[in-house]
Amino acid sequence: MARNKYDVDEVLEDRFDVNQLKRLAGYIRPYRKQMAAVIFMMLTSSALAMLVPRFLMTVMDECIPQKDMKTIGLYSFYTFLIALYVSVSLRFKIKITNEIGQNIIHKLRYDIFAHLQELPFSYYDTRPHGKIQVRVVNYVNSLSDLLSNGIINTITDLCNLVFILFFMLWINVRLTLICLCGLPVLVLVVVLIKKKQRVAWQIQSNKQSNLNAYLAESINGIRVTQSFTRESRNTDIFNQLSRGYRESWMRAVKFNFLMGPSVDIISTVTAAFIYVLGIQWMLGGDGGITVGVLVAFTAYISRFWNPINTLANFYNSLLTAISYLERIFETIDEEVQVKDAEGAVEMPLIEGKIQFKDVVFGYEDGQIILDHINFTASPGESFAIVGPTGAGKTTIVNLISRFYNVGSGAVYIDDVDISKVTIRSLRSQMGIMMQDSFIFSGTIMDNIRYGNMQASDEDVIRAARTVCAHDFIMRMDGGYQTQVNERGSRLSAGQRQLISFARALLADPKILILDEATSSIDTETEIVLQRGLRELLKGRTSFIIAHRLSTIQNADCIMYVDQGKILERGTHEELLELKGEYSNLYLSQFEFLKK
Ligand SMILES: Nc1ncnc2c1ncn2[C@@H]1O[C@H](COP(=O)(O)OP(=O)(O)OP(=O)(O)O)[C@@H](O)[C@H]1O
Repeated sequence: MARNKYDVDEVLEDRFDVNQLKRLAGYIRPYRKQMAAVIFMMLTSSALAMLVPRFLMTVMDECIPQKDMKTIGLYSFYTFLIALYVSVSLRFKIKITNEIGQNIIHKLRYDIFAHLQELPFSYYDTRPHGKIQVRVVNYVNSLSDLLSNGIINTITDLCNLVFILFFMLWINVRLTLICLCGLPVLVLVVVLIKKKQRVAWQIQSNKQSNLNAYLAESINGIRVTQSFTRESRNTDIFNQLSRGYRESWMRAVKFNFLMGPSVDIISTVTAAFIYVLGIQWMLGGDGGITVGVLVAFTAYISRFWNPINTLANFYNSLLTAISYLERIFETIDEEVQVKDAEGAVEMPLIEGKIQFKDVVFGYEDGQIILDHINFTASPGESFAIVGPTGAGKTTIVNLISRFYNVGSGAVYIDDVDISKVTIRSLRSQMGIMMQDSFIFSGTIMDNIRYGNMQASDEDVIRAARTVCAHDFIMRMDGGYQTQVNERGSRLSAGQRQLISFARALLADPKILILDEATSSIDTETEIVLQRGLRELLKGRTSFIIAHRLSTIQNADCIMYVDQGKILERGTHEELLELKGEYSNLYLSQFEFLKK
């Protein structure tokens, strides 16, 4: 998949279709009873409210001429009861719609997040993380109102329309037909702007996504920005993106704004026609039209156009929401490329034999990063992988944990093809320490326990002692309970590495992967750590990637990798004797240290 960036609009892979709306209905279905209750209350309240103009008509045409105060009083009391019922229903509706809306977006957000947890590294490799966040937070939020209020209002308004039409026809058929003449004009407006409006909202959602992507990138990179005094340049870029967002928003709402005034104009024109023709017909002695009829009818006209206005607004919100829904469902539908194969079995208890058989791999189609890799590590052996930057060392260990699927060939653990076992059973038996020693917000204890949620405090402390982290942790104010921020900004790079190291150990794994585990640790600590490490690696198969060759000299096998190929392999002594790439590298580091 092509890589995306903050200034590149994302292209929708699947167009939105009506089935997506059906799918959305699935989220609404659990609340159908509450919705039905709200709709019932809203309908009864609007049906009752519809009687008020009718009361008015009777009062004007009959009670006032007959000075019938008793009936007037009775109608006033009915009107009060109706107003009371209307306000109670409205209160009920607000409460329930908010609850429903929040429940639905909670479920949607949960589904996206749960799916994001499953998506492979390759998904995150190809897009800015800010563009993922915007889907989970902003887009889902924007749907809340549509999913609760919007749907209930639409159903009640559609029913209201039927009621109103019934009352209007009941009062006067001719005046009703005049009123209906405005509808085709409105339909024409909708048809004319629909496509442009939809595209405009899609563009707006892209611009919002771009802005978010840049914001997330800027926050993550703030230290580099300030080191290179790029603040004003970054502000310019942000300003440009923000302006793009503002313009796209203004363009999109311009179409929305066309709807409200169109409805107003059409309703005013039809009302004017009704007054002019109604009064003419009344003065001309048309028996069916009285002052009371005209007063009641004009009250119904405004009520007739109100729901149409709300429906037009719902239509606007729907088009806006569709542009968000497309993205939300696209994320939920994103294929989990690294997943359990059909009929995948649990990985038996690992002994530790690892075999690469003719493995070819590239991160992108047509790219070759690992070129026919073959090797076997016996249980308990320590394997070091060395080589220049970008040679493919991390890629090899990524394939052992099946973070990516191999292009061709296969990776076997204990003679089991790892693509045939469940990912969970595979990874839970490995201890992986990546180059990026990520620290989560929480206590140091929590961060180490991330490697094994069942571990006791004592286990955590033991792991920390093993990697020489205990002393520095105890020197901190809160010891193991010290709160650290996301990314571990209170910790030095070496301290972060030690915590990640302890985390990787905690699972007591049969396979241990250490990718540049000690690159930021001072030499003194490293020497102590190395001594402990020898003990620690006993009985485990380990893969150690290191640029500092002093750290891997004792490995059972050292593989020198370059351009995706294993160029040399053997013990430290064997490789030195070979006088090849490894020996050159070792000697150059040795010379460098001597200088
Ligand atoms: N996520 C990715 N998407 C695309 N290409 C990648 C990705 N990760 C690494 N590469 C490419 O794969 C090649 C091997 O990368 P790898 O991280 O395995 O190198 P390495 O030997 O571990 O390097 P280093 O010593 O710098 O950590 C590099 O050329 C790199 O550009």
